[in-house]
Amino acid sequence: MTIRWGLLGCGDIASKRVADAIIADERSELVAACRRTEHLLQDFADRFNIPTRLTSAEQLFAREDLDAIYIATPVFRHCAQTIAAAEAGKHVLVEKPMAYSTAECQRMITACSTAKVTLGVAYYRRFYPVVLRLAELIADGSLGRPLSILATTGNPKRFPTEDWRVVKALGGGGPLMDIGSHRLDLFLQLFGRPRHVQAACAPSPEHDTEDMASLLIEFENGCHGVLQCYFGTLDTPDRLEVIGTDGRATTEDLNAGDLTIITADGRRTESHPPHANLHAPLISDFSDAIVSGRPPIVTGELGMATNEMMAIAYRESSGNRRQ
Ligand SMILES: NC(=O)C1=CN([C@@H]2O[C@H](COP(=O)(O)OP(=O)(O)OC[C@H]3O[C@@H](n4cnc5c(N)ncnc54)[C@H](OP(=O)(O)O)[C@@H]3O)[C@@H](O)[C@H]2O)C=CC1
Ligand SMILES: O=C1CO[C@H](CO)[C@@H](O)[C@@H]1O
Repeated sequence: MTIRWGLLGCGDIASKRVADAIIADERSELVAACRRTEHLLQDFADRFNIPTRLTSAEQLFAREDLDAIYIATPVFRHCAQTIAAAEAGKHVLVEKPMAYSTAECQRMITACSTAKVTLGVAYYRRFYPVVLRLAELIADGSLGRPLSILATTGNPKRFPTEDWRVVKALGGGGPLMDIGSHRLDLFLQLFGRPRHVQAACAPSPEHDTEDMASLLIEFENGCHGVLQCYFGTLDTPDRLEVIGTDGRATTEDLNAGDLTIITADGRRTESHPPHANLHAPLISDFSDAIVSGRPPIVTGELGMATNEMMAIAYRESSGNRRQ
């Protein structure tokens, strides 16, 4: 069976990675592209040789020659578009963060379950070999009893005021929603469900979102997670570290995949680079999930769990200030 995809949103991530990943996937075919701006749609579709070109999402959902829709639009569009695609009988792989709010996530899950279609969320870092190696080190006891997971990340870009990523009504928040969400998804993957979330989010002087967020999470397994994320910093490491009673494992650059492991046996460095197209394993997993009738690795429920942590963080940080 071949999964016939329609791509909704043909902006930055669609052109950098998603279209190529769908085209390269052995079970997939990229049949249709959709965005509202006609000349940019034609440029995109020419570049990737996509036969069907539409400027209306409704027309895309109505196509009978499509099995799945990849939603790569700004966050505030994810919920309504996922629900409409599901109601039209299409499987949905939606970009991260899953939606604007946890209530929206729940509506998306319900719509997909009612329509009996598969819902996945594009947290592609779950598939990184370095993250899977961290999971293995935790599971096989190499680090002793796991205690904490620490992540620091940032996007150096200073986004212009009109960019949807720094407009709360469009992106839902700043660096926490945009890049912190990826790391929170890894926290869920490695340490499981959270029990308690505390946070401080620093309001940006230029935008109506935060430009720095710090979260302290206690997990149900008793471990701690610490996340710091930033927009507009010159040199923020993309660091992920797991500390246990008998060792620690650290990657100083998550996208590069070098992992330093320190245990009683000494210190060693391993190399676990990601796939050349970071979205490729995600597309492959989702296509396989549809074909074999199993859930994808990153389900709607997991996407919602990340949104829940972010919602608590925003609530906490506005409620815990001294006046
Ligand atoms: N950029 C990246 O590196 C990554 C982005 N993502 C995620 O992918 C999603 C899309 O991000 P990105 O590709 O960067 O976004 P862009 O702003 O580059 O592209 C957005 C796309 O959505 C369409 N669109 C539809 N409605 C709107 C609207 N109301 N406002 C603006 N655009 C609209 C745009 O086309 P048109 O206006 O013509 O309809 C455009 O094709 C987000 O969820 C993001 O978090 C994920 C991983 C990486
Ligand atoms: O992984 C990513 C890289 O940076 C982008 C812009 O901040 C994010 O949206 C994206 O999720």
